[in-house]
Amino acid sequence: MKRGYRQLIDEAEEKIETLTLEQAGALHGRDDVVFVDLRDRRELERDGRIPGAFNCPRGMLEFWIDPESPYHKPVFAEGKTYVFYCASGWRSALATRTAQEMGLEPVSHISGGYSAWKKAGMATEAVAAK
Ligand SMILES: O=S(=O)([O-])[S-]
Repeated sequence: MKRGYRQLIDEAEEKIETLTLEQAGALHGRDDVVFVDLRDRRELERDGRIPGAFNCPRGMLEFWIDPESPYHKPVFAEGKTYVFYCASGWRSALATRTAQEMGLEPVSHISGGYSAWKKAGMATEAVAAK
């Protein structure tokens, strides 16, 4: 490997904002903040999600953010604050860096991801199978 996953994550983390659970919890529920769940649909159905989070599978990220893309999702053009999370904070570190490079801002991610959020007893909701 020229640059392995760990190096990519470390490099991303130097350039992005990482929220503690407390900081993320304080942002949750605000009208001007969108929580973006980067996990796959089956992970949401199995484990639930942060209430109200918008599901953007990481594989679609660039295509859903870019207004020029045929797959663009308007949620990314609302001028809000974006809080990304995944299961443990790895995918979200890379995704936050990419979103930042694309010009989405402000954007940050949650340290430890959904597993830390859930373990801390913070609010979750079930996601029904489609
Ligand atoms: O969701 S993850 O941090 O395990 S890649």
